[in-house]
Amino acid sequence: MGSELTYRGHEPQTTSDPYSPKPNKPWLSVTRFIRYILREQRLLFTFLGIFIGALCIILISTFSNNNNSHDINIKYRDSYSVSDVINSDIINSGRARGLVRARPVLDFSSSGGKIPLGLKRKGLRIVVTGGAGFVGSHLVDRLIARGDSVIVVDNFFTGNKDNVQHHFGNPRFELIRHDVVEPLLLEVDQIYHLACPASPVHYKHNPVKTIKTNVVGTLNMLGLAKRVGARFLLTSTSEVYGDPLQHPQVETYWGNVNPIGVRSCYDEGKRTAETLAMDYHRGAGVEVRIARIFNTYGPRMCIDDGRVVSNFVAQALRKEPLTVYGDGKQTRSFQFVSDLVSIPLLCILYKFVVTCLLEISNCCLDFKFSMRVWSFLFGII
Ligand SMILES: O=c1ccn([C@@H]2O[C@H](COP(=O)(O)OP(=O)(O)O[C@H]3OC[C@@H](O)[C@H](O)[C@H]3O)[C@@H](O)[C@H]2O)c(=O)[nH]1
Repeated sequence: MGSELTYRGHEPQTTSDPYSPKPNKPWLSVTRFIRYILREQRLLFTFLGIFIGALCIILISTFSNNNNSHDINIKYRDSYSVSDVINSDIINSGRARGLVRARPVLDFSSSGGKIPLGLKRKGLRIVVTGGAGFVGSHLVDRLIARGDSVIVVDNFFTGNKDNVQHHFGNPRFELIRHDVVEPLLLEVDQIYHLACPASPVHYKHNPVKTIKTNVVGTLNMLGLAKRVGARFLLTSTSEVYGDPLQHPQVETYWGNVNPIGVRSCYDEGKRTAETLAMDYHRGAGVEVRIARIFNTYGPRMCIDDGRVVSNFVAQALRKEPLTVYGDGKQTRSFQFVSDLVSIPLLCILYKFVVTCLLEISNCCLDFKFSMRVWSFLFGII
Protein backbone atom coordinates (compact mmCIF):
# COMPACT_ATOMS: atom_id res chain seq x y z
CA MET A 1 0.00 0.00 0.00
CA GLY A 2 2.62 2.40 1.01
CA SER A 3 4.79 1.61 -2.03
CA GLU A 4 1.86 2.20 -4.43
CA LEU A 5 1.47 5.74 -3.09
CA THR A 6 5.07 6.68 -3.62
CA TYR A 7 5.44 5.25 -7.13
CA ARG A 8 2.61 5.26 -9.67
CA GLY A 9 4.57 4.98 -12.92
CA HIS A 10 5.13 1.91 -14.96
CA GLU A 11 8.77 2.39 -15.85
CA PRO A 12 11.19 0.38 -13.87
CA GLN A 13 12.78 2.47 -11.14
CA THR A 14 16.44 3.17 -11.65
CA THR A 15 18.28 2.37 -8.57
CA SER A 16 21.21 4.66 -8.11
CA ASP A 17 23.53 3.83 -5.39
CA PRO A 18 24.62 7.02 -3.60
CA TYR A 19 27.53 5.15 -2.22
CA SER A 20 28.86 4.07 -5.63
CA PRO A 21 32.56 3.32 -5.44
CA LYS A 22 33.09 5.30 -8.76
CA PRO A 23 33.38 9.05 -7.91
CA ASN A 24 31.69 11.68 -10.24
CA LYS A 25 34.09 13.41 -12.66
CA PRO A 26 33.27 17.17 -12.54
CA TRP A 27 35.50 17.98 -15.56
CA LEU A 28 33.20 15.73 -17.61
CA SER A 29 30.35 18.30 -17.36
CA VAL A 30 32.79 21.07 -18.36
CA THR A 31 33.91 19.31 -21.49
CA ARG A 32 30.27 18.50 -22.27
CA PHE A 33 29.46 22.21 -22.01
CA ILE A 34 32.39 23.18 -24.25
CA ARG A 35 31.35 20.63 -26.82
CA TYR A 36 27.81 22.00 -26.68
CA ILE A 37 29.08 25.56 -27.27
CA LEU A 38 31.33 24.54 -30.17
CA ARG A 39 28.58 22.60 -31.87
CA GLU A 40 26.56 24.36 -34.63
CA GLN A 41 28.75 27.54 -34.43
CA ARG A 42 27.04 28.61 -31.21
CA LEU A 43 30.18 30.41 -30.02
CA LEU A 44 30.39 32.43 -33.22
CA PHE A 45 26.79 33.60 -32.82
CA THR A 46 27.40 34.47 -29.15
CA PHE A 47 30.35 36.72 -30.07
CA LEU A 48 28.36 38.23 -32.92
CA GLY A 49 25.54 39.10 -30.47
CA ILE A 50 27.96 40.70 -28.01
CA PHE A 51 29.55 42.71 -30.84
CA ILE A 52 26.19 44.01 -32.12
CA GLY A 53 25.08 44.93 -28.57
CA ALA A 54 28.31 46.85 -27.91
CA LEU A 55 28.00 48.62 -31.26
CA CYS A 56 24.45 49.74 -30.42
CA ILE A 57 25.52 51.08 -27.00
CA ILE A 58 28.41 53.03 -28.56
CA LEU A 59 26.18 54.49 -31.28
CA ILE A 60 23.45 55.53 -28.80
CA SER A 61 25.89 57.19 -26.40
CA THR A 62 27.63 59.05 -29.28
CA PHE A 63 24.28 60.29 -30.57
CA SER A 64 23.04 61.51 -27.19
CA ASN A 65 26.39 63.23 -26.53
CA ASN A 66 25.99 65.18 -29.76
CA ASN A 67 22.53 66.28 -28.68
CA ASN A 68 23.64 67.24 -25.20
CA SER A 69 26.42 69.42 -26.53
CA HIS A 70 23.76 72.09 -27.11
CA ASP A 71 22.63 71.87 -23.51
CA ILE A 72 25.77 73.18 -21.94
CA ASN A 73 24.25 76.35 -20.52
CA ILE A 74 20.62 75.47 -20.69
CA LYS A 75 17.80 73.57 -19.13
CA TYR A 76 14.38 73.84 -20.76
CA ARG A 77 10.94 72.86 -19.64
CA ASP A 78 9.09 73.95 -22.77
CA SER A 79 7.08 71.55 -24.72
CA TYR A 80 7.89 73.11 -28.06
CA SER A 81 10.65 72.82 -30.53
CA VAL A 82 11.66 75.66 -32.77
CA SER A 83 10.01 73.94 -35.70
CA ASP A 84 6.72 74.07 -33.78
CA VAL A 85 7.19 77.80 -33.50
CA ILE A 86 8.03 78.29 -37.13
CA ASN A 87 5.19 76.04 -38.25
CA SER A 88 2.73 77.95 -36.15
CA ASP A 89 3.74 81.08 -38.06
CA ILE A 90 5.37 82.74 -35.09
CA ILE A 91 8.30 83.87 -37.16
CA ASN A 92 6.10 85.07 -39.94
CA SER A 93 7.84 88.01 -41.45
CA GLY A 94 11.14 89.69 -42.00
CA ARG A 95 9.96 92.35 -39.62
CA ALA A 96 9.35 89.83 -36.88
CA ARG A 97 12.75 88.30 -37.39
CA GLY A 98 14.33 91.70 -37.15
CA LEU A 99 12.77 92.19 -33.75
CA VAL A 100 14.84 89.60 -31.98
CA ARG A 101 18.11 91.33 -31.38
CA ALA A 102 19.73 88.95 -29.01
CA ARG A 103 20.98 85.80 -30.61
CA PRO A 104 19.72 82.56 -29.15
CA VAL A 105 22.15 79.83 -28.34
CA LEU A 106 21.85 76.61 -30.19
CA ASP A 107 19.54 74.71 -27.95
CA PHE A 108 15.87 74.83 -28.73
CA SER A 109 15.09 71.48 -27.26
CA SER A 110 12.68 70.69 -24.52
CA SER A 111 13.27 68.88 -21.30
CA GLY A 112 9.86 67.33 -21.28
CA GLY A 113 11.36 63.98 -22.20
CA LYS A 114 11.90 62.58 -25.65
CA ILE A 115 8.72 62.25 -27.65
CA PRO A 116 8.67 59.72 -30.46
CA LEU A 117 8.66 61.17 -33.96
CA GLY A 118 5.19 61.79 -35.31
CA LEU A 119 3.62 62.22 -31.87
CA LYS A 120 2.47 65.72 -30.97
CA ARG A 121 3.51 67.18 -27.66
CA LYS A 122 0.91 67.91 -25.03
CA GLY A 123 -0.16 71.55 -24.86
CA LEU A 124 0.91 73.71 -21.97
CA ARG A 125 -1.37 75.26 -19.37
CA ILE A 126 -0.83 78.98 -19.65
CA VAL A 127 -2.29 81.94 -17.83
CA VAL A 128 -2.38 85.26 -19.66
CA THR A 129 -3.12 88.22 -17.40
CA GLY A 130 -4.65 91.03 -19.40
CA GLY A 131 -5.53 88.42 -22.02
CA ALA A 132 -8.72 90.24 -23.05
CA GLY A 133 -6.77 93.36 -23.98
CA PHE A 134 -5.44 94.53 -27.33
CA VAL A 135 -2.06 92.76 -27.24
CA GLY A 136 -3.14 90.00 -24.83
CA SER A 137 -5.98 88.77 -27.03
CA HIS A 138 -3.64 88.37 -30.02
CA LEU A 139 -1.25 86.42 -27.82
CA VAL A 140 -4.12 84.20 -26.67
CA ASP A 141 -5.05 83.53 -30.32
CA ARG A 142 -1.53 82.31 -30.99
CA LEU A 143 -1.40 80.12 -27.90
CA ILE A 144 -4.76 78.53 -28.61
CA ALA A 145 -3.79 77.97 -32.26
CA ARG A 146 -0.61 76.30 -31.03
CA GLY A 147 -2.61 73.81 -28.99
CA ASP A 148 -2.13 75.20 -25.50
CA SER A 149 -4.77 75.55 -22.79
CA VAL A 150 -5.17 79.20 -21.89
CA ILE A 151 -6.66 80.86 -18.84
CA VAL A 152 -7.28 84.55 -19.38
CA VAL A 153 -7.31 86.69 -16.26
CA ASP A 154 -8.65 90.19 -16.84
CA ASN A 155 -10.50 92.83 -14.86
CA PHE A 156 -11.83 94.39 -18.11
CA PHE A 157 -10.61 97.88 -17.19
CA THR A 158 -9.17 98.34 -20.68
CA GLY A 159 -9.72 94.78 -21.90
CA ASN A 160 -12.89 93.62 -23.57
CA LYS A 161 -14.67 90.26 -23.65
CA ASP A 162 -15.31 90.76 -27.37
CA ASN A 163 -11.58 90.38 -28.03
CA VAL A 164 -11.67 86.75 -26.90
CA GLN A 165 -15.29 85.91 -27.61
CA HIS A 166 -14.34 83.68 -30.53
CA HIS A 167 -12.73 81.26 -28.03
CA PHE A 168 -15.84 80.85 -25.90
CA GLY A 169 -16.90 77.21 -25.97
CA ASN A 170 -13.36 76.03 -26.67
CA PRO A 171 -12.51 73.52 -23.90
CA ARG A 172 -8.91 74.82 -23.94
CA PHE A 173 -10.01 78.34 -23.11
CA GLU A 174 -11.13 79.86 -19.79
CA LEU A 175 -11.88 83.44 -18.87
CA ILE A 176 -11.71 84.71 -15.30
CA ARG A 177 -12.72 88.22 -14.24
CA HIS A 178 -10.03 88.96 -11.72
CA ASP A 179 -7.84 91.89 -10.74
CA VAL A 180 -4.20 90.81 -10.42
CA VAL A 181 -3.85 93.14 -7.44
CA GLU A 182 -5.60 90.31 -5.56
CA PRO A 183 -3.76 87.00 -5.17
CA LEU A 184 -4.75 84.10 -7.38
CA LEU A 185 -3.86 80.41 -7.27
CA LEU A 186 -3.80 78.42 -10.50
CA GLU A 187 -1.87 75.36 -11.64
CA VAL A 188 -0.06 76.45 -14.78
CA ASP A 189 3.19 75.88 -16.69
CA GLN A 190 3.71 79.41 -17.94
CA ILE A 191 2.55 82.90 -17.00
CA TYR A 192 2.35 85.77 -19.48
CA HIS A 193 1.84 88.84 -17.33
CA LEU A 194 0.37 91.64 -19.44
CA ALA A 195 -2.24 93.07 -17.08
CA CYS A 196 -1.85 96.86 -16.88
CA PRO A 197 -3.35 99.81 -18.75
CA ALA A 198 -0.76 100.75 -21.39
CA SER A 199 -2.03 103.88 -23.06
CA PRO A 200 -0.93 107.10 -21.36
CA VAL A 201 -4.57 108.25 -21.32
CA HIS A 202 -5.60 105.11 -19.43
CA TYR A 203 -2.71 104.75 -17.04
CA LYS A 204 -2.83 108.41 -16.06
CA HIS A 205 -6.55 108.08 -15.35
CA ASN A 206 -5.86 106.39 -11.99
CA PRO A 207 -2.11 106.57 -11.36
CA VAL A 208 -2.26 104.94 -7.92
CA LYS A 209 -4.15 101.99 -9.36
CA THR A 210 -1.61 101.82 -12.22
CA ILE A 211 1.42 101.57 -9.96
CA LYS A 212 -0.43 99.16 -7.67
CA THR A 213 -1.18 96.93 -10.64
CA ASN A 214 2.45 96.99 -11.69
CA VAL A 215 3.90 96.40 -8.24
CA VAL A 216 1.34 94.36 -6.29
CA GLY A 217 -0.04 92.65 -9.40
CA THR A 218 3.43 91.59 -10.56
CA LEU A 219 4.32 90.49 -7.04
CA ASN A 220 1.23 88.26 -6.95
CA MET A 221 1.95 86.70 -10.31
CA LEU A 222 5.62 86.15 -9.49
CA GLY A 223 4.52 84.53 -6.24
CA LEU A 224 2.29 82.23 -8.26
CA ALA A 225 5.16 81.44 -10.65
CA LYS A 226 7.37 80.55 -7.71
CA ARG A 227 4.71 78.39 -6.04
CA VAL A 228 3.83 76.34 -9.09
CA GLY A 229 7.27 76.44 -10.76
CA ALA A 230 5.95 78.25 -13.84
CA ARG A 231 8.06 80.22 -16.29
CA PHE A 232 7.16 83.89 -16.11
CA LEU A 233 7.12 86.53 -18.81
CA LEU A 234 6.67 90.17 -17.91
CA THR A 235 5.56 92.52 -20.63
CA SER A 236 7.43 95.68 -19.80
CA THR A 237 7.62 98.85 -21.84
CA SER A 238 9.90 101.13 -23.81
CA GLU A 239 8.90 103.67 -21.19
CA VAL A 240 11.40 102.18 -18.74
CA TYR A 241 13.90 104.28 -20.72
CA GLY A 242 11.98 107.46 -19.82
CA ASP A 243 13.29 110.29 -21.97
CA PRO A 244 16.27 108.33 -23.27
CA LEU A 245 19.59 109.96 -23.90
CA GLN A 246 20.71 107.07 -26.07
CA HIS A 247 19.27 106.14 -29.47
CA PRO A 248 18.35 103.50 -30.30
CA GLN A 249 17.84 102.04 -26.85
CA VAL A 250 19.66 98.79 -26.30
CA GLU A 251 18.61 96.39 -23.59
CA THR A 252 21.57 97.29 -21.43
CA TYR A 253 20.74 101.01 -21.37
CA TRP A 254 19.34 102.04 -17.96
CA GLY A 255 17.23 104.94 -19.13
CA ASN A 256 16.54 108.48 -18.02
CA VAL A 257 13.36 108.44 -15.99
CA ASN A 258 11.60 111.15 -14.04
CA PRO A 259 10.46 109.50 -10.79
CA ILE A 260 7.89 112.19 -10.00
CA GLY A 261 6.39 112.91 -13.41
CA VAL A 262 2.84 112.21 -14.57
CA ARG A 263 4.04 109.11 -16.45
CA SER A 264 5.98 107.77 -13.45
CA CYS A 265 3.12 105.57 -12.26
CA TYR A 266 3.68 103.55 -15.43
CA ASP A 267 7.42 104.09 -16.08
CA GLU A 268 8.51 103.49 -12.52
CA GLY A 269 5.81 100.88 -12.01
CA LYS A 270 7.20 98.82 -14.87
CA ARG A 271 10.76 99.42 -13.70
CA THR A 272 9.79 98.08 -10.27
CA ALA A 273 8.04 95.15 -11.94
CA GLU A 274 11.29 94.36 -13.76
CA THR A 275 13.20 94.64 -10.49
CA LEU A 276 10.78 92.25 -8.80
CA ALA A 277 11.09 89.80 -11.68
CA MET A 278 14.89 89.89 -11.40
CA ASP A 279 14.78 89.47 -7.63
CA TYR A 280 12.48 86.47 -7.91
CA HIS A 281 14.83 85.09 -10.52
CA ARG A 282 17.98 85.61 -8.44
CA GLY A 283 16.43 84.91 -5.06
CA ALA A 284 13.90 82.21 -5.78
CA GLY A 285 15.13 80.74 -9.07
CA VAL A 286 11.99 81.69 -10.98
CA GLU A 287 12.58 81.46 -14.73
CA VAL A 288 11.89 84.96 -15.94
CA ARG A 289 11.65 86.73 -19.29
CA ILE A 290 11.13 90.45 -19.78
CA ALA A 291 9.88 91.89 -23.08
CA ARG A 292 9.98 95.67 -23.38
CA ILE A 293 7.17 96.51 -25.73
CA PHE A 294 7.25 99.62 -27.88
CA ASN A 295 4.32 101.43 -29.45
CA THR A 296 2.06 98.81 -31.03
CA TYR A 297 -0.87 99.08 -33.43
CA GLY A 298 -3.26 96.72 -35.18
CA PRO A 299 -6.71 95.14 -35.07
CA ARG A 300 -8.68 95.33 -31.78
CA MET A 301 -6.96 98.58 -30.87
CA CYS A 302 -9.63 100.82 -29.36
CA ILE A 303 -10.44 103.92 -31.32
CA ASP A 304 -10.38 105.80 -28.00
CA ASP A 305 -7.12 104.15 -26.99
CA GLY A 306 -5.52 107.58 -26.83
CA ARG A 307 -2.26 106.50 -28.39
CA VAL A 308 -0.92 108.23 -31.43
CA VAL A 309 -1.81 105.60 -34.06
CA SER A 310 -5.46 105.24 -33.05
CA ASN A 311 -5.74 109.02 -32.66
CA PHE A 312 -4.25 109.72 -36.10
CA VAL A 313 -6.36 107.00 -37.74
CA ALA A 314 -9.56 108.24 -36.11
CA GLN A 315 -8.80 111.84 -37.01
CA ALA A 316 -7.85 110.93 -40.57
CA LEU A 317 -11.08 108.95 -40.98
CA ARG A 318 -13.08 111.86 -39.65
CA LYS A 319 -11.08 114.15 -41.95
CA GLU A 320 -10.03 116.20 -38.92
CA PRO A 321 -6.60 117.79 -38.52
CA LEU A 322 -4.13 115.48 -36.83
CA THR A 323 -3.10 116.60 -33.34
CA VAL A 324 0.64 116.59 -32.88
CA TYR A 325 1.60 117.11 -29.26
CA GLY A 326 4.52 119.37 -28.41
CA ASP A 327 6.90 120.32 -31.19
CA GLY A 328 6.39 116.97 -32.92
CA LYS A 329 10.12 116.23 -32.92
CA GLN A 330 9.73 113.33 -30.52
CA THR A 331 10.33 109.97 -32.20
CA ARG A 332 8.82 106.52 -31.77
CA SER A 333 9.31 103.02 -33.18
CA PHE A 334 6.14 101.16 -34.06
CA GLN A 335 5.25 97.55 -34.67
CA PHE A 336 2.27 95.60 -35.87
CA VAL A 337 0.60 93.56 -33.14
CA SER A 338 0.97 90.18 -34.87
CA ASP A 339 4.70 90.81 -35.15
CA LEU A 340 4.84 91.81 -31.54
CA VAL A 341 3.15 88.71 -30.12
CA SER A 342 5.86 86.58 -31.67
CA ILE A 343 8.29 88.11 -29.24
CA PRO A 344 6.88 86.92 -25.90
CA LEU A 345 6.41 83.49 -27.44
CA LEU A 346 9.98 83.42 -28.62
CA CYS A 347 11.31 84.94 -25.41
CA ILE A 348 9.69 82.31 -23.28
CA LEU A 349 10.84 79.55 -25.58
CA TYR A 350 14.40 80.56 -26.23
CA LYS A 351 17.32 80.64 -23.95
CA PHE A 352 19.53 83.56 -24.78
CA VAL A 353 23.22 83.82 -24.23
CA VAL A 354 23.09 87.14 -22.39
CA THR A 355 22.18 85.79 -19.00
CA CYS A 356 21.70 82.33 -17.71
CA LEU A 357 17.96 82.29 -17.28
CA LEU A 358 16.83 85.73 -18.13
CA GLU A 359 16.50 87.81 -21.22
CA ILE A 360 15.28 91.33 -21.56
CA SER A 361 14.09 92.00 -25.04
CA ASN A 362 13.27 95.25 -26.73
CA CYS A 363 10.37 94.67 -29.04
CA CYS A 364 10.33 97.25 -31.78
CA LEU A 365 11.22 97.91 -35.35
CA ASP A 366 14.69 99.15 -35.99
CA PHE A 367 13.54 102.40 -37.56
CA LYS A 368 11.64 105.35 -36.21
CA PHE A 369 10.00 108.56 -37.34
CA SER A 370 9.18 111.79 -35.58
CA MET A 371 5.53 112.54 -34.85
CA ARG A 372 5.65 115.22 -37.54
CA VAL A 373 6.60 112.64 -40.15
CA TRP A 374 3.99 110.19 -38.90
CA SER A 375 1.27 112.78 -39.04
CA PHE A 376 2.38 113.66 -42.59
CA LEU A 377 2.26 109.99 -43.61
CA PHE A 378 -1.18 109.52 -42.03
CA GLY A 379 -2.36 112.66 -43.78
CA ILE A 380 -1.37 111.16 -47.15
CA ILE A 381 -3.06 107.86 -46.38
O1 LIG B 1 -2.77 112.33 -30.65
C1 LIG B 1 -1.58 112.16 -30.34
C2 LIG B 1 -1.15 111.16 -29.44
C3 LIG B 1 0.18 111.07 -29.14
N1 LIG B 1 1.09 111.91 -29.68
C4 LIG B 1 2.52 111.80 -29.42
O2 LIG B 1 2.93 110.58 -30.00
C5 LIG B 1 3.92 109.97 -29.21
C6 LIG B 1 3.46 108.56 -28.89
O3 LIG B 1 2.54 108.61 -27.85
P1 LIG B 1 1.55 107.44 -27.46
O4 LIG B 1 0.45 108.01 -26.66
O5 LIG B 1 1.13 106.69 -28.68
O6 LIG B 1 2.35 106.44 -26.52
P2 LIG B 1 3.91 106.28 -26.11
O7 LIG B 1 4.75 105.96 -27.31
O8 LIG B 1 4.33 107.48 -25.34
O9 LIG B 1 3.85 105.05 -25.19
C7 LIG B 1 3.33 103.87 -25.74
O10 LIG B 1 4.34 103.06 -26.29
C8 LIG B 1 5.05 102.23 -25.46
C9 LIG B 1 4.15 101.40 -24.66
O11 LIG B 1 4.83 100.53 -23.83
C10 LIG B 1 3.27 102.27 -23.87
O12 LIG B 1 2.41 101.49 -23.10
C11 LIG B 1 2.48 103.16 -24.74
O13 LIG B 1 1.72 104.04 -24.03
C12 LIG B 1 4.10 110.84 -27.97
O14 LIG B 1 5.19 111.66 -28.14
C13 LIG B 1 2.85 111.67 -27.92
O15 LIG B 1 3.06 112.92 -27.34
C14 LIG B 1 0.68 112.90 -30.55
O16 LIG B 1 1.48 113.69 -31.05
N2 LIG B 1 -0.63 113.00 -30.84
